[in-house]
Amino acid sequence: MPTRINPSILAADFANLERELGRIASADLVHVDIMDNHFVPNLTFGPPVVERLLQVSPLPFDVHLMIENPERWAPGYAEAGAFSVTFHAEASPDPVALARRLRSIGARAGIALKPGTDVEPYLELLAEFDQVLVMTVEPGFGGQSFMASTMPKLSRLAEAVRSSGLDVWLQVDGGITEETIVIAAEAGANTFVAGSSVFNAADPAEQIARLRAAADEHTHAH
Ligand SMILES: O=C(CO)[C@@H](O)[C@H](O)COP(=O)(O)O
Ligand SMILES: [Co+2]
Repeated sequence: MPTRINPSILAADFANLERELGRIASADLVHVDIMDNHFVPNLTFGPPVVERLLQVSPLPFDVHLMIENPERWAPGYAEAGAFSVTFHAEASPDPVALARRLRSIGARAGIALKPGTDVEPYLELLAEFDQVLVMTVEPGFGGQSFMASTMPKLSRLAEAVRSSGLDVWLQVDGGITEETIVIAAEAGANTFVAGSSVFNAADPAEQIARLRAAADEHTHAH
């Protein structure tokens, strides 16, 4: 079962982002957290910065929209060349329509669930999404602790993906370290976002390799 390690640049040195992107070139995707200070109590960056970083990045972008009104903004990230665009279920009035629009532009469509959001309503919609992001922290900030309470939701999702036969990537995001990645992989995740544990490491490439080894050892084939 292929696994993916997607470092989040939220934890990177914003004064040297091109250099920071080079330090994580051995990862799979760059996770880019977009925050609007409405959906979450934090503000990061928007389309102009993402478009310019895409031009210098060694890896494709996995854009995570923690914003209100994703219908207004998500297509622009896809048009700018993002590999995947994930929006929050809690912010969209019609997630299926938005996912179809993202796919029509050529991006992978992802849906994200906050820790308190029930997964059941989305299980019958799995064919509409290329990836499901289970937040393992409350969205808005890096450096938080992994919420093991979200694992039953992830296991339920993994069971539904297995029985559907669909190739939906199961992503976890928040507090992923060498220890917590094992818990998430055992619960069914195959795509892992890691910000602090990568960019706070002395050698991010070594840390990416350690995370990948742990994920590969504990990830189950769906
Ligand atoms: O979306 C978010 C936070 O809202 C995440 O992508 C964080 O950026 C992950 O950072 P760490 O918890 O790994 O430090
Ligand atoms: Co994120």
